[in-house]
Amino acid sequence: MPFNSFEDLRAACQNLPAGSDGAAQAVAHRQDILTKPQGSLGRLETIVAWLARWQGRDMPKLDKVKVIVFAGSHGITAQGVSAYPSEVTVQMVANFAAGGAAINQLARIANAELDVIPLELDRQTGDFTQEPAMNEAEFLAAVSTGYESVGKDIDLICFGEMGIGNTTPAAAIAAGLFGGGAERWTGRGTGVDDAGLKRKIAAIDKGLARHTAQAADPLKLAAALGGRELAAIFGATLAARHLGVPVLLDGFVCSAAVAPLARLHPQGLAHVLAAHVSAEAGHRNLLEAMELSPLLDLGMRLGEGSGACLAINLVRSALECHTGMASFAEAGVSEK
Ligand SMILES: Cc1cc2ncn([C@H]3O[C@H](COP(=O)(O)O)[C@@H](O)[C@H]3O)c2cc1C
Ligand SMILES: O=C(O)c1cccnc1
Repeated sequence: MPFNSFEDLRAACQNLPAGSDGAAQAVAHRQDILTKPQGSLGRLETIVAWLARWQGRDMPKLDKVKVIVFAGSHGITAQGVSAYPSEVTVQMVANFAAGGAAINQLARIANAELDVIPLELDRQTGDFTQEPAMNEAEFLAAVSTGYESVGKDIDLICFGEMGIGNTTPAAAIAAGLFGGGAERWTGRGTGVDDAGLKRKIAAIDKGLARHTAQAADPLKLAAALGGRELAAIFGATLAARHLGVPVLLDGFVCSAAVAPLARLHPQGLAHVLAAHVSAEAGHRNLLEAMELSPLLDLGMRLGEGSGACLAINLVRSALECHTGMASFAEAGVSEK
C-alpha cells in the first residue's frame, strides 16, 4: 500500500511535479505558424498546450485513453438522501459489465478503454451523522486502490463514480472545505423531492457539526465525510500527476473528490481540466472555488464519468488540428 498514514499521503500531495514548460512552449510556437489567424482555435489551442505540459511531450499523443469508474456504498443512505435504493449501485456495476450503461456507449465512441473498480460494496461506509464515514486505514486503503489503478503508459484519463447517495458526501466535503453551510452545496442528485432535499441538507449540517475537529485537515475531512469511490478518485488523480497523465474531470461528485488536493497544494489540480459543469446545484460554485473553467455545459447530471468521457472527443479534435494542419510555409499561404 503506497500510503500508511495521513502524513504519508499529505507529503505525496505536497510534492508534485510542475509539468514541462518547454513542451507547452513548443506547442504554442507551432500553433502560431499553422494556417489560421493566430489564436483562432481558442481553447482548442490551450488544451493541446495543457496536454503537452502534463505528458511532457512537444508533440502530445492520445493513443491510449482510459476511463476508470469507481463504485462505493454509502451508510448515509440510511438518512433517506437519494431518490433510488442503495442496491442500484451493485446492479449498475453489473450493467457496466454488460455494456448497458451510458458510460459504455460514451467510452466506445471516444475510443477509450473502460475499467470498473468496485470498492467493498458489501461493506457500507459509516453514516456520517453518527460516526466517521471511514477511519484512517479504510480511507487510505481506498486512496491507495485509486492510486495504483493508474498506469504510466496512459495518455489521458477520466475518472467516474457510481454510488447511490454519493452526492451527499460530495456536498459535505465541498461545504467542509469551502464553507457557506450545506444549503449552498446541496442539490437533488438522482432527483430527490423537496422533503428529500431537506433531509439531505439536515444530514450534511449534522455531519459537519459532528466532525468539526477534522475540518481543518482536508484529508481527515474527506475520511470523515466522504466515500470510498471519492477517496479512490482522489488517489487516482494524485497518481496521474506523479505519472504525467492529464486528467479530464467529471461532475460534482468527482470535483468534490479531488477538492482536497486543491487545498493541499496551490497547483494541485493544474493537470486537471474540468470537462463539464453538471446540472447538480453547487457544481458551478465548486469549479469556481477551484478556479476551473468547464469545457461543456450540457445540463448533464449523471456521473459515471459521462461528462468527462464526452470531452475526450473534444480533446482529440484539438490535437488532430495541431498535428495535422500545415504551416503557412508548407502550404504556401501568405502571412499577415
Ligand atoms: C440508475 C442510475 C444510474 C446512475 N449512474 C450514475 N448515477 C449517479 O447517481 C448517484 C448519485 O446520486 P444520489 O446522491 O442522488 O444517489 C451516483 O451513483 C451517481 O454516479 C446513477 C444513479 C442511478 C439511479
Ligand atoms: O454531477 C455529478 O457528478 C452527479 C450529479 C447527479 C448524480 N450523480 C452525479
